[in-house]
Amino acid sequence: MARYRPEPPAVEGNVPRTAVLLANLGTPTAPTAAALRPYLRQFLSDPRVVEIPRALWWPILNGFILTTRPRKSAEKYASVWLPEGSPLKVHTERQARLLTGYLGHAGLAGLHVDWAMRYGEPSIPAVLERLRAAGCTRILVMPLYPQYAASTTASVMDEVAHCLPQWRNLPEIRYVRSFHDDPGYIAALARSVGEHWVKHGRGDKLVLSFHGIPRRAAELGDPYPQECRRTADLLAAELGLPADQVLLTFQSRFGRAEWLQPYTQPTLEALAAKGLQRVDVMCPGFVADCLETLEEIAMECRTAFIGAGGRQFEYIPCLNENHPWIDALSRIVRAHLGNWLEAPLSDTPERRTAVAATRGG
Ligand SMILES: C=CC1=C(C)c2cc3[nH]c(cc4nc(cc5[nH]c(cc1n2)c(C)c5CCC(=O)O)C(CCC(=O)O)=C4C)c(C)c3C=C
Ligand SMILES: [Fe+2]
Ligand SMILES: [Fe+2]
Repeated sequence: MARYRPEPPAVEGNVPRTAVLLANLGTPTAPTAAALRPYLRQFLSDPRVVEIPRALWWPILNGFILTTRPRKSAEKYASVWLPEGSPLKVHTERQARLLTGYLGHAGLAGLHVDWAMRYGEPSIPAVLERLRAAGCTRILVMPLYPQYAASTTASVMDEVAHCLPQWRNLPEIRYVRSFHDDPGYIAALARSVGEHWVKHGRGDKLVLSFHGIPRRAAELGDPYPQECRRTADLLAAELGLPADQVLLTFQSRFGRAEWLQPYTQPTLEALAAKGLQRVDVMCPGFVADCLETLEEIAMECRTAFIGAGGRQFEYIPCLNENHPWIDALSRIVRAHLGNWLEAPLSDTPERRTAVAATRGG
């Protein structure tokens, strides 16, 4: 048996073909325990996500977590499910479609833009195979996580690397490692907060809640908390907010170990208990609304804040399909494509389309 998959026929003139692959975390196919089980199994078997030795972890995962969590998580997913499916999938798919259009307007109509999920479907191996079959020889991979974390960004990179041993004619690959301080991303966040304030008035404090990671991962050198801090500081500066009006917190703790602090929900409860009437909460670490924002923050944390004596809880949605964000995404992509778009590539299909477009063709 051949070790490598057969290559597609060479593209005319051997010109490179360029693709952009957006990658997000992944989500179950249905809000049911049956759909949650394989999704959680794949997710929680990733050694980037759970760094406990396998011999200790397998019995906990198979004996306890996969027998109890799927049902509980399915109920939560059911509370946020959209007619078209899981919010994370719906927004990621729309973002990819919009990005195709924005890149087209920038003269890059021939670029392949696709999206994949690290866990579940459409999988990274399946989408990379599609790009390979389409003759793509240059691939820009953009994990849709603004802040780098080993458990998310590096895991996408691992999965891409894992696919390559099956290719004979290897593609050039570039990554967007993180965009936590990208001016377009920060401006899009600020715009979203500003528009929310215009419509709903302004809270006494703005809580910026990021997904947590285990404290130990940060101690071992994961730059994630520093990148979250930088995003929060840049956003506060862009909004002209004094430091005492903005709080950075971490949500979605998993397991018994200590995670990054302060935790979101106890912070909100403490603010309410101290007499804070109204709070605005935003999750800048997620570019698409998902279970962790719509259920944990907009539902659970709201209930906790009101239950502790708060009056008004305003959840500011993720960037989703907002124009300033898709514009920033398109700029980040173009900046990373860099010299792949330059003159020596003048004969690429995408270039030919662009040239035809500028000639009114
Ligand atoms: C935004 C960055 C994220 C980091 C960092 C992250 C780390 C991380 N997550 C878990 C465990 C779970 N996360 C779950 C859902 C989930 N996590 C992220 C993002 C980050 N996770 C997203 C976007 C989602 C939502 C997916 C969706 O379908 O909407 C879940 C599954 C849901 C549940 O059962 O609670 C788990 C489990 C760990 C352990 C971890 C870092 C070590
Ligand atoms: Fe997570
Ligand atoms: Fe959660």
